[in-house]
Amino acid sequence: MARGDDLDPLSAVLAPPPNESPADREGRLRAEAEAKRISDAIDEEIQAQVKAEKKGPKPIKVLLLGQSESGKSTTLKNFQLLHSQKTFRTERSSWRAVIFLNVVRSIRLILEAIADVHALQNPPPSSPSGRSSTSASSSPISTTPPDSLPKLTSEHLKLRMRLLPLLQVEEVLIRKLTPAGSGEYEATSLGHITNLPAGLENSGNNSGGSDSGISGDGAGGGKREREIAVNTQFAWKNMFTRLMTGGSGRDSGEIGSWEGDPDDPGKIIHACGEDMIKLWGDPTIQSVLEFQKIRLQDLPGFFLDELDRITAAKYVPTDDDILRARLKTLGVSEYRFQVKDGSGFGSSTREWRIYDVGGHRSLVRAAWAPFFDDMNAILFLAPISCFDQVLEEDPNVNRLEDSILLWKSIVSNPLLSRTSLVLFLNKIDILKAKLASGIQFGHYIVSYGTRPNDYDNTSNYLRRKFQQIHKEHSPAPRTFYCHFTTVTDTKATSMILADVQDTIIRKQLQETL
Ligand SMILES: Nc1nc2c(ncn2[C@@H]2O[C@H](COP(=O)(O)OP(=O)(O)OP(=O)(O)O)[C@@H](O)[C@H]2O)c(=O)[nH]1
Ligand SMILES: [Mg+2]
Repeated sequence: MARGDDLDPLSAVLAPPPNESPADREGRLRAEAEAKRISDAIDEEIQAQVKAEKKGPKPIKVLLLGQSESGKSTTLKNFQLLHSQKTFRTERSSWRAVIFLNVVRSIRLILEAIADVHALQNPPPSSPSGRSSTSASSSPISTTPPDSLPKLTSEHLKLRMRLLPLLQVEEVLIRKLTPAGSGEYEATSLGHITNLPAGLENSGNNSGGSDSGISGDGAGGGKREREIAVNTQFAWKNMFTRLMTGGSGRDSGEIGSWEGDPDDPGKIIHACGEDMIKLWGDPTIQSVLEFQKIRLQDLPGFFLDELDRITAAKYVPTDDDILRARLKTLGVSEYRFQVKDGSGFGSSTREWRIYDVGGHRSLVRAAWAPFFDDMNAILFLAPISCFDQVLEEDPNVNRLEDSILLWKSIVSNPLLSRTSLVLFLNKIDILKAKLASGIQFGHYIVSYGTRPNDYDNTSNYLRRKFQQIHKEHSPAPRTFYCHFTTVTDTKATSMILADVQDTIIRKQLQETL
């Protein structure tokens, strides 16, 4: 066998020359070492490439845009439900706290309305006109004849007293969400809580004359209301989990961990359950709200029709509850999902990064722009049910008009000329309900004229409006992707999101070919 080595042509070539001098040998070894260094570097590069390929292709980036309350965070929750169910479910107990906050807020508004009406029923002696000194002179209360005042009894006032502890629950929850001095949150905002039909409101504002052809009815004039907003950088979910686990910090996310916790706000909610149900079901209280032009059922985070279930001792939010819970976003957050490449693109997974931003006007333009550069797609939400509402942040601006102008600014932005734009005309469930209740679309959307006040006509009218802007203002021709959505409906939304994912992947593939 030893002879075979001698016969190996490779060994013969690589063998040092028989009469090699020490200097030649040194030179040869140096050259061999250099060749090895180069070879190792090449190997390393190849290894790095293999590793990168294993990691998969570049992530798909999607930015959620739209005005405040358009449904961006709710759309994100749908993504979580589809692709990150475990996280979604472990956060259930944190959403329980937000739902309590939403319930208590609605109850507080009722208690305040009772106090206002009670003050009108019992005017101070110095106010013979029957107007309360506590009610603002511009309030609709002062302009309504006193004999139309609902008649509150001592039972109503007792009920109100019994429910006052709920205000402490609200304070505790708010403190947890927005710890004083952290500077990472904005606890309050002012906003209107009523939608008065045009003509009834006392402001009479009308921005009108915009190129969107939509009038800015000054609907509103009701109470101004603070809304909790949470900075996405602040770990509010951990705060609630800590609250739930009695300060142990154990991030179990299990509802069971609330049990036996003296700080559990669910205890007071449960104890006040019957009284809350009584309050909301009372016809006089309903007329108090009507008198004050307060429609709680139109506010995001409305749960009073389900108090039975929500005030139960062991209440666990359903997926639907979580989707309907309202917590305003401040700042920008990134969420990562591993998404299967379906629809004939193989069975590999791809990382998707979804960016949720706060849509409040003061935050919008400045915070969104840095993200424009690198996005595969923008999912733009326009809540088309808001045709009769004004902006919380500027009561002179009709919400639908604001959405249209925002759409126009995104469509025409040259930085986004190669970005896919997907439009969700959202909250169609509320649009249908409003039209069915007789609210006249054409009354607010002047350019709609006297066309039929039904869902098909109004929704298609708006679709065409958005499409026209897309066509006229895009820097270069691009496809118009549009869906009518109710993003609180998880089943319908999951199908739409699958379609959107498919569209984005196809577009991305086309570009890389
Ligand atoms: N009925 C109904 N409610 C919806 C729909 N979409 C969103 N909502 C509710 O509207 C409220 C506002 O939705 P969000 O997703 O918080 O809105 P946002 O765009 O993230 O708002 P900001 O964080 O303020 O920018 C929530 O209570 C949602 O449950 C819808 O299609 N139908
Ligand atoms: Mg949000």
